[in-house]
Amino acid sequence: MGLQGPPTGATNPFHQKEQPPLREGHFEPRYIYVPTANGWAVRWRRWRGPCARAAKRSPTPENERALAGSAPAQRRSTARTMLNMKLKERLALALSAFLVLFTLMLVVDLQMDYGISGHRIPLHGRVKIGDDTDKGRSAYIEFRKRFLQKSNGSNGSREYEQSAPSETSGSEAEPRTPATPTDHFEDLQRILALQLQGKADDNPVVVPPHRDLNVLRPENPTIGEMEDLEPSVNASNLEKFQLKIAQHELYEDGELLVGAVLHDMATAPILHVEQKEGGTQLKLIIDYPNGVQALFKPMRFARDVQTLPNHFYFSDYERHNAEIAAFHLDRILGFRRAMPVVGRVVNMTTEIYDVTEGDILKTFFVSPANNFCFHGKCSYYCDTGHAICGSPDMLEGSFAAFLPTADLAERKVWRHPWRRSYHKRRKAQWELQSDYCDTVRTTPPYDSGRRLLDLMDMSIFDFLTGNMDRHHYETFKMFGNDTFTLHLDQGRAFGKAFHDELSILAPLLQCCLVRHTTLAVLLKFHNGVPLSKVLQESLKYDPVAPILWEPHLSAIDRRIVTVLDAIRKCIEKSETPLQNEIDIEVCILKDISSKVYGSSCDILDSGLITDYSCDIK
Ligand SMILES: Nc1ncnc2c1ncn2[C@@H]1O[C@H](COP(=O)(O)OP(=O)(O)OP(=O)(O)O)[C@@H](O)[C@H]1O
Ligand SMILES: [Mn+2]
Repeated sequence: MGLQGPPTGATNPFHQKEQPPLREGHFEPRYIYVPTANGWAVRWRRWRGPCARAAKRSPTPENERALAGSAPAQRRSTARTMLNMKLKERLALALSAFLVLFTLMLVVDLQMDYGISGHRIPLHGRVKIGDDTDKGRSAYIEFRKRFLQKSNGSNGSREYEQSAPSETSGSEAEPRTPATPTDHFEDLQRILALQLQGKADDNPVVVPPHRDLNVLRPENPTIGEMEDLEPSVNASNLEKFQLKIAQHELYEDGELLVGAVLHDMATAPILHVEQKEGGTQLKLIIDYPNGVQALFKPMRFARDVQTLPNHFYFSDYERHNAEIAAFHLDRILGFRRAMPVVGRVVNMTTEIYDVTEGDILKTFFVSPANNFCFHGKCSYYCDTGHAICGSPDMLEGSFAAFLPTADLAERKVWRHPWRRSYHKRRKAQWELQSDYCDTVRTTPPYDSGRRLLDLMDMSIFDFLTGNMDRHHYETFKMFGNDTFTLHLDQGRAFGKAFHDELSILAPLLQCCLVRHTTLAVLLKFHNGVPLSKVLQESLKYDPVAPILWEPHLSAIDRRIVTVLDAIRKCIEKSETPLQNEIDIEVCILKDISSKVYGSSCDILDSGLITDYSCDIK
């Protein structure tokens, strides 16, 4: 079959692909268009040039004659000898050909094992970085080893690329762990162990507990203590919770009020609903009895619908399940900087329409599919084309416990130093300035206290969830600058399960700084029960479970490795100061990307961290 084009006018996704001219006798993979029942399909075929084809043909009188003119006489006699050979001789010849091929295959296989350098690489266990002069080389071998293992091993997530958007995952499915041997990051563990013994205090990357205000907490007053307020006898669980919010965390580890607040929001009767002003997408303020309030974000689509490829992070829809999952993750990681969030299914008629008033009422309608819908008023997606619809009038959403009102605890809103430009062409300063962190480090409140470390935590947290929407962050004013940063607004997290957005790690990569405690938590999950498992277990108890599509869960385990790699690279770079002109974060990014993602990660070589993205191939 020859190389054919599709019939004129046929719709073919590949029709624009230009095919280079063929060179005679050259073996090249080519597309060929194959007519099928449904039209034209594309298949990969190896194209054989005319010489190859001719060589394969068995001799016929015609081509014998043709050969006579061009091929040497010796070739003709060889062919005749072959034909005249006895069966035994032919068998012997075939056996020796097989042996030669087998040996060749063995050699190729060994080369894969040894890597291109010829050094033997153990397939299990971590490769030790050699002496300083060999550092780059050994590191390269290690990346290559990882790459080979990645491509040989199975990437658990891959098959989901094909899954239909409407298909929901069974979250009961076990999150897959990579089939490759695990790097336990013993080097990082060693640093942690030394720091616990009071050594390695001066590590420029890992901040030991005794220099971390989040651990030291010389003072940790609560809002109640600051305001001299005690919860009244009939105070709601939320009020009690709010009064217990402290300078260094929203709630204590194991705080029982968290469960109580979640339960109230999931079950208490909804008395009143109104649209929350501000923000880009529709949110409702829910009033329950006893002054309890929650921030409602509606479900827009199934768990496995991912960010549209042409959507920028700032025009992506919010996901109610991302808010739920992020709260659990924040708690599991020990940050405790996100307000409790729970899922609930509401009756749109009795629990929203009947208990609301004002302009929002005018946006309710019945869709052609007979579902009850509304769109509210906001700056994105608040129109008939992007309405929120029930099924037919039952609607799922996330309910976030309300923060204390400004009367009780005013909040300060800060522009995030690593905020994105929120413009489709413009770049932010941190994307253009390679020593951006030096500027941040010397600017209050990032020059002292816990703030910069909190941003490092936030960067890790956001990278794990894939949240690119961190434009501002908030703190409680009464605690001054030495207080935790709230993890508010995770609505745009968990949008891309097969894409790891390294730029979210820019704060960590540019500053090369991390809390000892945060590193310890990451290592604990990486080397112990995987974070995805613990998260899945925790999410099971939500009323609208399953909360996360399985590929998002496996993405978290995969991304932990990337963060640990980043920290390792930071430490390596700090031990070997680079020549002045090299951009540290670009080096780190390149190393990490080649290590974790193989060659599928594109990073521009411009010397600035502008364009980089990693897709799981
Ligand atoms: N749990 C909460 N309780 C009270 N107020 C909240 C809560 N969560 C968020 N807010 C406030 O509501 C504002 C908007 O919330 P959020 O950022 O989640 O919405 P958004 O539509 O995603 O906003 P944006 O489009 O600006 O990202 C926040 O800046 C915050 O001040
Ligand atoms: Mn948002």
